[in-house]
Amino acid sequence: MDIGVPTEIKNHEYRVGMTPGGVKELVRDGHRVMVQSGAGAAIGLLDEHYADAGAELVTDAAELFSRAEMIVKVKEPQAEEYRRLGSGQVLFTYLHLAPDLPQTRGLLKSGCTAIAYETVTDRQGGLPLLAPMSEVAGRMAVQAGAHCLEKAQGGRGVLLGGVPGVAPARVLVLGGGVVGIHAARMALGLGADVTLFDKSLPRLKELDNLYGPGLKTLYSTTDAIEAELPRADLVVGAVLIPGAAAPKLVTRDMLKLLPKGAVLVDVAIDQGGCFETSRATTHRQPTFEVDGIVHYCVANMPGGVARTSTFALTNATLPFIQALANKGWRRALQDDEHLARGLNVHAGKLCYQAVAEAHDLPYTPLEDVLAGA
Ligand SMILES: NC(=O)C1=CN([C@@H]2O[C@H](COP(=O)(O)OP(=O)(O)OC[C@H]3O[C@@H](n4cnc5c(N)ncnc54)[C@H](O)[C@@H]3O)[C@@H](O)[C@H]2O)C=CC1
Ligand SMILES: CC(=O)C(=O)O
Ligand SMILES: [Mg+2]
Repeated sequence: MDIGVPTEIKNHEYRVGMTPGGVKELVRDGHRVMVQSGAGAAIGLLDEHYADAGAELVTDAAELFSRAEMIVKVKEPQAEEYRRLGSGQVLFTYLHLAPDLPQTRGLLKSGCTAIAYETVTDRQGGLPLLAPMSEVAGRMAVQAGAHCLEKAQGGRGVLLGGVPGVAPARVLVLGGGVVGIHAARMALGLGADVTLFDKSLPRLKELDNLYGPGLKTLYSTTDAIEAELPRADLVVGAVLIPGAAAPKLVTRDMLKLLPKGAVLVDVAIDQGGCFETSRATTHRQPTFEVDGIVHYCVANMPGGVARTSTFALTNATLPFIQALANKGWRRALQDDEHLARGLNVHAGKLCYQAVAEAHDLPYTPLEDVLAGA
């Protein structure tokens, strides 16, 4: 198969969809891998590393898109990218379609087969291609939040861990999945006072067993969140209903419960955000303020630590890329129900129910698509 790895074009996005090591594996399997020149230059993955691994370097994105049977990326395609996709082509990347009608329409119109990293599942009920980036984003959320709490950033001037004789900051983590627990671990490590909310009692029990009394856990209801907001310095939004738009757990009205200069880090922003006042921001301008509350809503947080993230992501994606390349997308999905859950769009049809519901568009069951000739 001819596989294309373009340079990411989203603002301050320096990750690459494949490392030279990944290229080598695919070339060894008999595939041709085209990498756009300079795709990894910003993180020390140079053209010569890709060439040594057996890649063909292609200068022009338009040429790479037109020649590749499968495009492997990191971020959701931007408008100029989905306009380049065509019928019969496979796209394997993060999509986050539920909050993004223009991209959804663009992919439907293209006729391509779009498989989303974030909806591929595993046997344990996890999301193995979201997890590595969620680990990164969860850890970064606390770094970012600590920075935003500084006065010069608009924060209330609180040090997360406090000092002897001064109480630490209070951190609320909404959602105790991968992002949530990595955020909680970082915040606990820095000495903050951490309370984590989840709707899943088994998950709260598991975290309580793992972390003991150091981590306070609360069942997530509006009442419970409202009761904690008045004493919160930093709130990390880390909820997910897979494939669906994030539930709004903190409304604009609830902002007045927070102390002025408190910080909201909405990691769930790529699914629309779990604070009503969130809107996606970029690494160039990561924050904005609403009613005296600092909001950090960067939709591609792992792009900020692109080198770590590229290796973490491609460690997880490579076996799936190999399956798609070696078997073709339909066989690969027929053979692996977990990879099949990644299918969001095929030949103008939406095959992921939560996305169809989010946009009130017709839904075609996955089984119907996979059964096709
Ligand atoms: N902004 C960024 O750069 C990045 C964003 N993300 C996003 O972070 C979000 C979280 O991802 P993961 O932790 O991997 O998901 P996950 O599935 O591991 O965890 C989500 C947790 O939210 C809980 N939850 C659902 N509804 C809830 C509610 N109403 N109240 C409290 N908890 C609730 C679930 O029970 C689950 O434990 C996703 O939207 C993901 O796309 C992930 C990586 C990077
Ligand atoms: C998960 C995601 O959207 C990211 O890593 O950018
Ligand atoms: Mg997860």
